[in-house]
Amino acid sequence: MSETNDIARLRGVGVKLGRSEVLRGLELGLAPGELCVLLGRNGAGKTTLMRVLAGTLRAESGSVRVCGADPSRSAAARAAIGFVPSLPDLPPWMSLTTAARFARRCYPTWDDRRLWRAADALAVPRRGRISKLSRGQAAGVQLALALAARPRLLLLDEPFAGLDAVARDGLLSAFLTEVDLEDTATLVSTHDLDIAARIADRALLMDGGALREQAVGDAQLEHSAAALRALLTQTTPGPDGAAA
Ligand SMILES: Nc1ncnc2c1ncn2[C@@H]1O[C@H](COP(=O)(O)OP(=O)(O)OP(=O)(O)O)[C@@H](O)[C@H]1O
Repeated sequence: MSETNDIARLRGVGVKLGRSEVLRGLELGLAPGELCVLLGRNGAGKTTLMRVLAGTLRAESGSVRVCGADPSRSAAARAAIGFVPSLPDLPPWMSLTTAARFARRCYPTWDDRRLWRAADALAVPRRGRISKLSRGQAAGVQLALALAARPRLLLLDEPFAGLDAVARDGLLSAFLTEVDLEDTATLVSTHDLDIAARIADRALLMDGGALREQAVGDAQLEHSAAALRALLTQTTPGPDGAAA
């Protein structure tokens, strides 16, 4: 895939938070139709990278482009992005149905059938207020909304964390049936290497604020997961010294 077709492209991106250089000289391209998993030890910078791509954090150096524009400055670029943060951030009084009413107006590519399919797969209540839902259910609401928006760039920060086995299977099946869109690039951060090996076209490994790539390919899943685990153990913890 040529660089010019990339939905998202980072060039030489650097971010400093407090005194820590959290991202340095980051180079990344995300192409239509690919699903990349983002791996790395605690504190490696995965959430920071997601926020830079989502446009909620501005890089200090380098360039960030999503659909050709800087998402921290361009509303059009942000409308092409579906970002599900690791902690749900919808207003607590909303339900899936009321949130969908707002989201439908923001995304020209909105698809109601995908919304209800994803909600069913994730066993998300349609009417319960976010404040009355469990953390896993609230995460499911945000994910169903992001899938229904059919964004060009889908960013999911630890979507499998805190899910029970049924919700996890629902999410996996939603991934396998709904996420693999030809015109969407998807980036998923996770600490679950078995799931990473199962869903990924490509694995990105964060180490010391930089990225390394690892092909996942068609190798047997347990071999891929073992290879990813071996790679991860060779990486350094985040700049604050957090252990994996
Ligand atoms: N607001 C902040 N001020 C200073 N340092 C910060 C701030 N937010 C994050 N950091 C530091 O930036 C580094 C990267 O954090 P980030 O949340 O991106 O890591 P992560 O890879 O997502 O970690 P985890 O796997 O634990 O979620 C960490 O060392 C963290 O302490």
